[in-house]
Amino acid sequence: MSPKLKMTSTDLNFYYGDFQALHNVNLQFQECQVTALIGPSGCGKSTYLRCLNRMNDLIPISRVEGKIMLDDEDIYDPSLDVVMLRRRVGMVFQKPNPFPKSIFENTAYGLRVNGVKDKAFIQHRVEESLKRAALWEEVKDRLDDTALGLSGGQQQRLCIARALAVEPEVLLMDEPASALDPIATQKIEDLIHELKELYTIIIVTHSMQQAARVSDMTAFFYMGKLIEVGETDTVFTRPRFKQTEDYITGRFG
Ligand SMILES: Nc1ncnc2c1ncn2[C@@H]1O[C@H](COP(=O)(O)OP(=O)(O)OP(=O)(O)O)[C@@H](O)[C@H]1O
Repeated sequence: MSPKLKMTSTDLNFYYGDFQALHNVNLQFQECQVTALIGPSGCGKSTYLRCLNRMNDLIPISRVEGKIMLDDEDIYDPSLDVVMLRRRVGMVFQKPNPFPKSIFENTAYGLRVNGVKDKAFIQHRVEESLKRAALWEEVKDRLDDTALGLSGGQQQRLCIARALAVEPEVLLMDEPASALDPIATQKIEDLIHELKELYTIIIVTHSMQQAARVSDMTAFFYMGKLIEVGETDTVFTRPRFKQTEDYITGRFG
């Protein structure tokens, strides 16, 4: 069976006021694959990632042209429910950002916001999400403790559990391990391996080693343009363009 396309961007341009941050980006994401977005600082990786769940809508001067499809839905269609979109396309940020609430309430947050009231259901979903985020064993006896007492790595896995609790289909990760030590980073990378069975994952990373370890596909951005995309092994061993080669061999960026 050929893999199914989960998201696609077609001729995507993005502007912050007069500044064009993305130029004509055409990119496709297959279901249950991990795609790494790499490139030097300021090349538009995070901007692109935020287009995928309309997080940039929150920036008043911003403007989007082109099309992004999630399955067969145009996510910029004016009739689209953005809250529903962000439920389907979840996001984990660079710095763990748990709320000053208990571990349980952090995990249940998205369900409560979505109006879920059934206590047994919430309980079940919290446990399942914490298990999927590989955190359950560490927190199961202290679910009512504040999330702020967890280590940075645990907080990030809690943020992943929070994102998973609303059953997303796509998970966007913006440098999810850059604030973590090597052991916590390894745990996040192991987790990404497990999660891709169930979710389509798109990850921005500055670490080439991380991209090589976790992703199936790699997309290289430079100055707001997608330079090349392909299977991770190929991009790292036989890049088609000199800019990609210069970047992955550390000649710039
Ligand atoms: N809110 C904003 N307003 C105006 N310009 C912005 C805004 N956010 C980003 N930019 C600009 O858009 C360009 C792309 O930024 P973006 O953060 O997407 O790049 P990046 O590749 O993710 O960088 P980094 O790796 O450093 O996080 C940069 O020139 C940046 O200065």
